[in-house]
Amino acid sequence: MTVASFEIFREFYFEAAHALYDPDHPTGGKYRNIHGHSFRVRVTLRGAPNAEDEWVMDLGKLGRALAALRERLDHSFLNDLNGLGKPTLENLCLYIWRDLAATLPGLAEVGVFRDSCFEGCVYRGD
Ligand SMILES: Nc1nc2c(c(=O)[nH]1)N=C([C@H](O)[C@H](O)COP(=O)(O)OP(=O)(O)OP(=O)(O)O)CN2
Ligand SMILES: [Zn+2]
Repeated sequence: MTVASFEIFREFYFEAAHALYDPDHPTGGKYRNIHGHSFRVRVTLRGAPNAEDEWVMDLGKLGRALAALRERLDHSFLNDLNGLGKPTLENLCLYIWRDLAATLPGLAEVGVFRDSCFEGCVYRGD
């Protein structure tokens, strides 16, 4: 028998500042100065609904599981965030994935988007 698989997701926004220094550019490049972005994060879980609740996971529980992460990211200076490295969208995806993977079964995708810039990045695991 085939068990139906679903993807559920929850999103949150955060505001943060960063500076991206390009060591190969004589003055550090276009993004060297500290500037801010609004970020939208989407965390997706994949799985089958459990027999008891008939959902993959309570979306309320998922939201609560993301609260501490959002708190850490919101109004932060991303360059100072331990474990992030260079504060690119790519590294933000990795950082969020690694923060959540141990406690969120079925983690399938982390997306970080900058809607006002029409850009983003999606990561689907190591
Ligand atoms: N692959 C990535 N490329 C870039 C990233 C990134 O995280 N991953 N980040 C940046 C900077 O954060 C930049 O500040 C993004 O702002 P944006 O307005 O998109 O920069 P543009 O040079 O594209 O802006 P224009 O409006 O087109 O001048 C850059 N790249
Ligand atoms: Zn930027």
